[in-house]
Amino acid sequence: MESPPRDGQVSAEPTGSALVSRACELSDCDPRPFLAGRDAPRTYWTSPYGPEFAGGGTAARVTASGTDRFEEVREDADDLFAELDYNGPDRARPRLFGGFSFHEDHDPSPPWQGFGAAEFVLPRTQLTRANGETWLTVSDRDTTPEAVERELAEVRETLTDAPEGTNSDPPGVVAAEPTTTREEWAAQVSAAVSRIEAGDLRKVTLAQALAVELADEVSVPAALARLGESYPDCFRFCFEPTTEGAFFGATPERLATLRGRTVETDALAGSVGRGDTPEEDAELEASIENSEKMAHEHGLVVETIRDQLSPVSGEVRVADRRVRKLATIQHLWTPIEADLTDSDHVLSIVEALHPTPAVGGLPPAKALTTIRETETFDRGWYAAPVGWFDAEGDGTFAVGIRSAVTDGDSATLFAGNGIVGDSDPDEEYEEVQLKYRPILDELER
Ligand SMILES: C=C(O[C@@H]1C=C(C(=O)O)C=C[C@H]1O)C(=O)O
Repeated sequence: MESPPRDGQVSAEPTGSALVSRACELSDCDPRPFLAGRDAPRTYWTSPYGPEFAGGGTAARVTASGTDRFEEVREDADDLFAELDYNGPDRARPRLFGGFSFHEDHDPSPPWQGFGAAEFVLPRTQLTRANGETWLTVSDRDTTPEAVERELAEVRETLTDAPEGTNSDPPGVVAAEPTTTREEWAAQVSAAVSRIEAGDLRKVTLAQALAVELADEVSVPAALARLGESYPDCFRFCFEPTTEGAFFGATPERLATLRGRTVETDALAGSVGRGDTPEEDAELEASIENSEKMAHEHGLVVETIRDQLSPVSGEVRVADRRVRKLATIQHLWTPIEADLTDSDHVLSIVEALHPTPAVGGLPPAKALTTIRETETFDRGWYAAPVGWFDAEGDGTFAVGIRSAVTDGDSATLFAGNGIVGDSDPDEEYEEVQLKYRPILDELER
């Protein structure tokens, strides 16, 4: 569970509030027909052990760009939540859902049309499923509680008549065009390795994109439901700011959860495939556990996260390194926790941690310049923070990897790998292909 139940309400003002939210319990509601019945912006989020959220429409939108984007979102959200009139249970409280682009100077152009440098939506209707309960929350601005209560009752009625036939199969892939050939990749990796050997860089994560043409229109809610079966331990998300595009994925990597003063994050770096037999799988597992190169690559991520959290927390608890097994890949993984010395907002933690060297590199500024100069596609929101936060500043963000952006008929998939001094271009190429698998498998028939 991301947030333990709390007794208090977020805030309650009698009437005339700028933002009014009301909630009611439902017997149950599948997020697929719920989302099919909503207009963009639409949003979906679930962490491995819940809660699960689906949202449609806009009660409020918070956007920002440039170097102060994290702070600007936080300030605008604080103003918005300061006016909140909500009298429902804590678990159904309204939240802002969204994310950020990887680079701060992001310019939304295809396939990223509609995706700003920071983009959050407080849904007009929010479905929350947690602990066996399902709640519907309706929010609106500059209105009365009576009007919101009426709308809540109306929406609830339509949900009992949820559209049928929303179960859809994978769309099928008719063509796939990589941005980077094997030869180009080898040249890119070799150039990065030379910079690392020259002492200019310590690590950089280079990525590729794969543009796929689909045979049929993809149903993202259906793809996310299938991903839940094959990747139950991952955060699954979809953010669709306009009808022009949806960014979705199933990521194993938590960027930050803030609950009260406790921060949870992950160092996840170092990858190998899964074996076809238990013996082969154990051999592969041993190969990453015993690899000096992977220990170095992973250690840089752990050390950087520790350094980033130390100034704001009393103690940083670094768990033992272990192997995290997913359906198609296994990773070196170190869960990390810290207790903040002062109360803070999850966005401040997100700002401090993004990008971790697992998706950026070290030193950060040089790695980002290398990424910009090397990659021939736009990362957009790939490998960037996606998630939600609430009026208290609590929330969860994941790293938007194992992901794709789609306009329905086509999709662009993204995958990358950390490069260090002894990286071999061919091995790194194979590892990157593994990281397309979660999404590609859901698109292929
Ligand atoms: C960059 C990606 O994955 C990241 C890089 C990893 C690596 O270099 O081994 C492992 C997990 C992620 O932190 C991706 O999936 O696209």
